[in-house]
Amino acid sequence: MITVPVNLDKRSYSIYIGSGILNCLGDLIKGLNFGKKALLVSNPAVYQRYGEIVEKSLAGGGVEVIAGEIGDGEEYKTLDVAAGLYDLAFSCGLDRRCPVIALGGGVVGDLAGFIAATYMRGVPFIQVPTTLLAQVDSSVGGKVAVNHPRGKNIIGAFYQPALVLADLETLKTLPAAEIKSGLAEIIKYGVISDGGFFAWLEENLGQLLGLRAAAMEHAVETSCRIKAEVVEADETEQGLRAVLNLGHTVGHAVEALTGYKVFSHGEAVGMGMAVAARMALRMGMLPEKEAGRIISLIERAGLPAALPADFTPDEILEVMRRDKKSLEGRLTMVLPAAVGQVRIIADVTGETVKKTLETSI
Ligand SMILES: O=C(O)C(=O)C[C@@H](O)[C@H](O)[C@H](O)COP(=O)(O)O
Ligand SMILES: [Zn+2]
Repeated sequence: MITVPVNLDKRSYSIYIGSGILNCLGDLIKGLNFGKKALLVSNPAVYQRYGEIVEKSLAGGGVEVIAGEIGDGEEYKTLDVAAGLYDLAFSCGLDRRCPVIALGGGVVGDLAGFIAATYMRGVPFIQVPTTLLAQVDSSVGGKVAVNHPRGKNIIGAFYQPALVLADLETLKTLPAAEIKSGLAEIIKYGVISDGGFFAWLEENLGQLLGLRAAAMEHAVETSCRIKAEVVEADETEQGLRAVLNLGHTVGHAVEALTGYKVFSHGEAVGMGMAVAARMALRMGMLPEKEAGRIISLIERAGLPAALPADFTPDEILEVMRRDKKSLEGRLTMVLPAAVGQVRIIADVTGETVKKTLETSI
């Protein structure tokens, strides 16, 4: 089992990465002095596959599971669904020391984390991510949230888990689309801070698409290390952490415009990163060859690099302006300056965005 530390003073924790380690959860929890009941948030498919092994392991650690199942999909990441889980936790007598455990992908993790952050003003939180995207990105760093009808992750908090347990075995049963979605965030890490890792991805993409264990382990570990480093430097996104949002300004706009139903998060981020590369090229910030490498890797991963033709640049721009990174109406974009280096540009003009969007459809 590999351990990646996330050093945040009193909120420090470990990310455990390995194959067949789901049954270690009970032992890991033993040392944490939590309550004897846990709210296990999951969706029916994941619960059916892994619920028993997790419950058994927790029982071994002296913890009784209260199962809180939610529907599968971004549309369930809402205050209404959270309200149902608060009721369940309260009626089952969960107190302040009882953990909320997220078993599943990004939606489950974000929602469960939001409940952990708010139930009784905060209870312990454990992430057990079972998708590639959740293992490399959403389970790490403490961004928890529910969606508002007008925007993704609008209601949320920074609330760190007490531990993250990523079992690589769970990736083997994922549909190919889920793997591609996670690859978008993995490619993001190469672009934002590690040219060597990006070159490794160019070489080893086939291995990752073929779910080869050693390659997958390297990709998950490296992604977690890069994310941990950024989060340690700027936990609450006062500045630097925004680099993790590369591709998300356009990505979130596309997700919102299509009602979160047409594209996966990774597909939307793939499009967003391709737009960011084209924009940086247009602004003279990024050499053509580097932009080509970024767009080509996105496409080779099976992700779309072009925007859907259903929306005009003006429509996309309007939604982009509501992005959380925008301050006083000024659009902030994360743009690559090289493979392995990004810059946060605080005042991108609408004209530049529109021109880039026109060439991205
Ligand atoms: O952890 C972060 O910081 C990120 O930006 C990671 C993103 O990949 C992730 O999708 C995140 O949830 C987006 O956050 P938001 O603040 O743009 O809603
Ligand atoms: Zn993301």
